[in-house]
Amino acid sequence: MSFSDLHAARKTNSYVQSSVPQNASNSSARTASDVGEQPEQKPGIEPTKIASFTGLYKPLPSALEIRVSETSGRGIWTKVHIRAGTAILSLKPHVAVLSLQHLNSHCSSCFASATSSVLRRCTKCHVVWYCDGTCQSNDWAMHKQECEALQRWFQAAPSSDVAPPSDAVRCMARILWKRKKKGLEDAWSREIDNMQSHRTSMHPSSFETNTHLAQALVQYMGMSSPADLAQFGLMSAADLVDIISRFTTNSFAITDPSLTPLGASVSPIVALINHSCDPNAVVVFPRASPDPKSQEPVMQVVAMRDIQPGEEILTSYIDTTLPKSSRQKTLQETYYFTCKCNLCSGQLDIDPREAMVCPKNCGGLCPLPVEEHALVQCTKCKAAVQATDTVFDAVRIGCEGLEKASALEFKDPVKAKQLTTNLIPILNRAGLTPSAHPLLGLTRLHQSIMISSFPSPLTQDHLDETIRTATKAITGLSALLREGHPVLAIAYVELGKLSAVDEPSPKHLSEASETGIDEHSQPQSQSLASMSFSSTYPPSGPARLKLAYTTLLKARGMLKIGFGRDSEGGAIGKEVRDMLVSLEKEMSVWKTGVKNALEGLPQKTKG
Ligand SMILES: C[S@@+](CC[C@H](N)C(=O)[O-])C[C@H]1O[C@@H](n2cnc3c(N)ncnc32)[C@H](O)[C@@H]1O
Repeated sequence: MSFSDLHAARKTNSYVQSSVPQNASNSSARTASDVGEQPEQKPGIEPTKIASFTGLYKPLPSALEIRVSETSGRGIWTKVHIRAGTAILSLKPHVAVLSLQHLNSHCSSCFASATSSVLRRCTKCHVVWYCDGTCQSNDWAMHKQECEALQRWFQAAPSSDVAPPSDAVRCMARILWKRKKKGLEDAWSREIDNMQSHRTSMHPSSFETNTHLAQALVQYMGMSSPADLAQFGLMSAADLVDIISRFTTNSFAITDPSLTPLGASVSPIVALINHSCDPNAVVVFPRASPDPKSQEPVMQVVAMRDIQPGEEILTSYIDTTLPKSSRQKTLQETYYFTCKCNLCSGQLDIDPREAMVCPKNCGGLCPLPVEEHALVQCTKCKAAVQATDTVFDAVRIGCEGLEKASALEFKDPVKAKQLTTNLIPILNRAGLTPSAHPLLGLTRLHQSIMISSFPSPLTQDHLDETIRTATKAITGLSALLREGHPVLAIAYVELGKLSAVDEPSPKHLSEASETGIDEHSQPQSQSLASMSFSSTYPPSGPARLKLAYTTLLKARGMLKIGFGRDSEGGAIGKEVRDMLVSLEKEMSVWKTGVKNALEGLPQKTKG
């Protein structure tokens, strides 16, 4: 069904009936009466109709239902109360592929990283790698045609250094091969065909990309005539564009447990979930299966807060730390809608993504001045921002620099670090809050560059600066993301791990009495934000261990929400649990050492 058909059908309330393929062989295919039931509507909330798709979406638990609304089409609603940290959905995507840079570092079947096992390469195509024979045979049904296509791709290549096709092309090809094998009437294929396509409303700006994708797909799959397309159920070029549009609108980045993107995946059930910039759920891959080889990669939709019966499950398709204008641009360009969530409809007094501190330092905040709204004042003491041009320039230079530095992060990390090092103080001086764009983006990038450029041997200055940067990133993220958001949880894990790194030249050796472990020396109520601006931060010795411990403890609580309570935060939750145990031991050794020293007893050494 094309988008205009879909739109028209929504208007006539016949969407559910007509979204079941007309030629569906299933004689029990429901009719329009399936949509008849009206859920109870709360005032001010858009009306929805309950929809049923016979034979489709079988893994959808009965506590959830698909409803259709005028503005956002189908979506998933809950009939029951869902607690924060509950895995609402847990399933294997229909298809998943690794992106080019991860093909030789991760298993193409279970997506485990090479660090957990030594990978073996497919001896025919030389492109995909597997943990072992079990993973290879688990993937064989999918890889069989792919292997031939990859070999053909390299044979036809003008030179030997041609890369395999992109993850998008390999993912779509896997969809088409499996769809052909299953048959067009099979539920698997119908779920793919029911995913929303925006073919008829595509922006001219995306024509070129889509044409390239179509050409690469046709070439890779060895299709050279309309008859070749027809064997995959593609009766026209429009059908080909539909596949591409469905992929772009409905695919998910597959990530490792610490949220590093690994590739692309498609799950038609998860793709039923609509977007909000203030979501109540999140899509993660926690890697918590008891039998990873046969079960992973498992995609989970986890509730980030308690969700009430009758609420829609909403995830975010984009980076919600960005300001409204960039969010709206991406949503419009890639997903063809204008978001009207709480954040986008301007219900906030002040958006921490676009905020600066009061010029009089009264503790209040001012909105960042923008061209159309250059006169801004503190929302608390009403002091006006005078140096608007300076702020303007700092933000502009910062945005350009962030774009440049992101592009250089792996190509030229030294240059990228120079940019982040120079730009962060400019934005700080201009008064931006740690959560404001582009300061937060630059801080997070700086942290990532600092970690990947750890010198050997590591220096105290480098480690301390990385810890300060990680702390500022958490301060910024905490103003934007709810407790338990996986991004915030991972930021805490990173800070905890950094604080637990052995100090190259610990300050405490000369200041032992000030830094001994004292339960009251670092009040729990003292925020990381206030500590990070103190000249003695990060602490050294036992106090640093304590920082690592409390940070990882906090991370653990958050991981149990963002990556699921039942799996105790997935693979990273387990890693953090183990780290906490070894830190507890280390801290008790320190405590004994300090106590013995104070009592004049012989000291036991650390470790
Ligand atoms: C992944 S699909 C979500 C399921 C989709 N509603 C359907 O009927 O198949 C993404 C598409 O849903 C629509 N959508 C998602 N969230 C929306 C929102 N908050 N407001 C309006 N439309 C939305 C947009 O058309 C978007 O391209």
